[in-house]
Amino acid sequence: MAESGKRRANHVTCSEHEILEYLNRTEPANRQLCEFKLRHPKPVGILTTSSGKLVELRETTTLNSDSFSNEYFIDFLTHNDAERIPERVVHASGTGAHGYFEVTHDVSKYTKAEVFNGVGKKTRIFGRFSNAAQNLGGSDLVREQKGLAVKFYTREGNLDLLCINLPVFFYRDPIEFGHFVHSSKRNPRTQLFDPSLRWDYVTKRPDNVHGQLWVQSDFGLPNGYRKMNQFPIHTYEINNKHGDKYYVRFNFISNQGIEFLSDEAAAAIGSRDPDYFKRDLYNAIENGNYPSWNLEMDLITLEEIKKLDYDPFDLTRLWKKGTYKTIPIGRIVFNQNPDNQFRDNELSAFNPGNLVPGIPGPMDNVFRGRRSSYRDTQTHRLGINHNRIEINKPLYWKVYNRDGYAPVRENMRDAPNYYPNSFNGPVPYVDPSRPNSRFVIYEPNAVDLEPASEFYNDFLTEDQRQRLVNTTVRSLMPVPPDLQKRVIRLYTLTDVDLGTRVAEGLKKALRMPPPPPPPVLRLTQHYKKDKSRPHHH
Ligand code: HEM
Repeated sequence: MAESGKRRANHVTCSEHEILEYLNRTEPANRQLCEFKLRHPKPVGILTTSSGKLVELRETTTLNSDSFSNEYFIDFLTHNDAERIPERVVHASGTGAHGYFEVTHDVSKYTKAEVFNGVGKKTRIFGRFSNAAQNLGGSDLVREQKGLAVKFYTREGNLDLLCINLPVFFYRDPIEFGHFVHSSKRNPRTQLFDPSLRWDYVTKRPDNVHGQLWVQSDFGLPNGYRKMNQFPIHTYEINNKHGDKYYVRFNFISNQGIEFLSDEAAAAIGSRDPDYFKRDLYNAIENGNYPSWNLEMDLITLEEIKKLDYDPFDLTRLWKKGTYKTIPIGRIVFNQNPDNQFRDNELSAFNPGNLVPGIPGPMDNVFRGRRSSYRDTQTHRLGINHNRIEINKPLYWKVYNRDGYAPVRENMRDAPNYYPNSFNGPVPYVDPSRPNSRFVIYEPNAVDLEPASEFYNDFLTEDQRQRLVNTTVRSLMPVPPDLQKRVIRLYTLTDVDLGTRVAEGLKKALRMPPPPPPPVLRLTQHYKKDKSRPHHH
């Protein structure tokens, strides 16, 4: 009697009406499991172990049985132990989406890259949106640069454009990367985000000031991944089929408009939904409200670039107005959520060195550092065969690389494994239009604070300037006084108004009484003592 009562309790069902009402009312992210069930009215199959042995019902519990003879138990337990792989050293927290790129304007005059040529041509893409300093699972509602990495699966190989939502970068020397990252992430003792690290680093490496101002401004906290522009920043060399060279900065311009969150709004959203950015993107795509960005390039010719009065390869500065023209190329559209985020998002490997003919790419030192860093970290994170993983697979490849940890795919079967050979292994092609020389860039070591001052004075509105001062003051509050003084001195050198306002704001904020502690609920009864009902004979 009790048995069948329990069984009935487990099989509570809703009326079709109740389910439909729920599906209509709730957002796509909440409907996911119901929708799976609607697509699969019956279980998707008989359960197996990882080696394919069918699992019998009594193997789904170990109680009163020889658990170590239960292959299903051992298989599941040990696989679970090994589920995690290293998270990305930066941009660990993110989400992926599939889509396409469509050419809208003919740019064959400037680049022969086939992916950008032929109006109307579509190329499959995979994009990954991310937060720069958060660990995997970190909150989206945090002031820091946001990334978008786009992989174009072109007929000439994968083209990866890795972007952040700021048009300038923090430094020009790749040796800064690890130090910059350490200073932006958690303090190794307290495990907390610690603004002292960051401000100390900025004052020791003032090339970071311009990027830091962008982060502390409205741009450091967009209202979700759809509402921001994205920039690969570096100056790329491109060339056409005659070998003529041009210099470009690519821009992805959001068709959803640009919106920001104040610190207060972000705190309110973050307290109920730390995954707000991921949820917003997922729901938009499921609702058929496909987010898109126009891809354009700011372009300078070879003749023009030699005459500029500023360094166009410097990542820490914008190109000056009037020195370039902007040329539209096409648009990216994200129209499909991955059905498995680990497989597509976590295993994706973007490398700015993945370029195609017609886009030989940037020559600056940061880019050269990046060419080795991404490959190296992905070998650590995913293994030497990361380009054989499904999401990273180019449309075509023929290599002399062999072996290594799986996946190896067909491992080039029995083809010759050395080059050159006389037995018809893969051979290189000849490109007569490829330019045979490139600029060698001389990169000065001096720090130029002028672009930062221009950003503060000419780019930002008065409201935006005030909010930048406020977020800076907020982040300087917990920092030691000598460091606060160093920041104020550096900011005053950048711009007197900026330095003065931060100093005054900080003085005022430090005089304010600390906020009252939040109300808590106190326990009134003992919970160690056994509170269960007394046993009656
Ligand atoms: C010295 C300079 C830099 C170095 C050494 C560097 C290194 C790295 C590394 C090691 C990763 C993790 C990659 C992975 O685990 O797959 C990464 C991710 C990323 N980087 Fe950089 N980075 C640099 C500069 C930049 C710049 C200038 C940008 C943007 C313009 C950028 C954008 C990104 C993005 C968007 C990701 C996330 C990629 C993804 O979603 O998988 N990085 N970077």
